Amino acid sequence: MSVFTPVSREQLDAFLDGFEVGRLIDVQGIEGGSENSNFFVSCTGGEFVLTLVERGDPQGLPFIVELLDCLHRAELSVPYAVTDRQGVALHQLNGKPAMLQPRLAGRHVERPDAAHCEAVGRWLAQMHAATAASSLERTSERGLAWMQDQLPRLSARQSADLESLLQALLDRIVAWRQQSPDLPRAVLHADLFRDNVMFDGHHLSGVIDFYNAASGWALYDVAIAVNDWCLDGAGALEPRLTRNLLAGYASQRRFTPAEQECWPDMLRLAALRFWLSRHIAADQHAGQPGVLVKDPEHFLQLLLRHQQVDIGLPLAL
Ligand SMILES: Nc1ncnc2c1ncn2[C@@H]1O[C@H](COP(=O)(O)OP(=O)(O)OP(=O)(O)O)[C@@H](O)[C@H]1O
Ligand SMILES: N[C@@H](CCO)C(=O)O
Repeated sequence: MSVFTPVSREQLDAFLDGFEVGRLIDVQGIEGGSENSNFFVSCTGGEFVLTLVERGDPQGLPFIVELLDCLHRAELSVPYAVTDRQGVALHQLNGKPAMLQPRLAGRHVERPDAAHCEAVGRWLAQMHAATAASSLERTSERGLAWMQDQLPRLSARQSADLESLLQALLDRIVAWRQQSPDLPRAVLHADLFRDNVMFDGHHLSGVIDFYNAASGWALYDVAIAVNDWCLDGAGALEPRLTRNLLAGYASQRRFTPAEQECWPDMLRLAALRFWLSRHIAADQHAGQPGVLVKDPEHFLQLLLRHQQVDIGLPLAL
């Protein structure tokens, strides 16, 4: 299971003493997840999730705490960090940054239908709107500069043709970004996969895992979500699911003509980003039994499929 840093009952008892959550009843390591150590924590005062953050720059964590607080105030159901008796949200436990969050209701949906996709698109636009008036700003640790850094090493394992196709894609987007395209920006979730969203029936009951959240193109966030939510059994974009997710987003904010133009490249860029991060994770955890390693190849195949994209953004809604 993906608990990288174990926590003993004694350590947890001492940690929880600082909070108004009552007495510890039970703790279970969570098997899902591949980046952080997570635990379901049952207390007499409620149900919580404890996260020990394993990856990334700890300097970015206050941003995440503030972002979750902002979304919670906007009445979006998110795992905001519960503060202790001293009002502190961000802690250290077993040498790792630690946060206690409310446990959200609902379950992950493995096979979404059109209504799930519509709800995800709408939620994403609501998140972008909720942060628009804030001063929240963070540079992604896995943005274009990181991709430029990682791609040559990882694509060298591929055929020469594929290596140059991937490099050409990234070069095109980097060059295009330098012309400062007029694309709407937002604070992005940047990892809105099925395993980060909870549903109760068709009611979207919560979104988790904001550790990749950063400032960026709003459309990139939409592309990340479409790449995971809107595929058919063969791994290709499913038109109805895709249209519904896009329509859900567009019901809150219209896409612009500039966004329409770069949509296919945005889908490819989003696939490239997760191909890279999955490769890095697979290398890092090679030979470690019990660590959830996600298949990088899936995103390479998706990227190649995205060489032809025939679904446009709904501009007229
Ligand atoms: N606040 C919460 N409420 C309910 N369940 C939660 C909560 N936080 C985490 N979980 C459960 O724990 C699992 C792992 O959490 P999370 O996705 O944050 O871990 P991760 O290691 O960052 O995963 P990922 O592979 O997506 O990066 C989730 O899939 C979910 O089932
Ligand atoms: N959602 C990511 C893992 C966390 O960033 C993936 O499926 O590769």
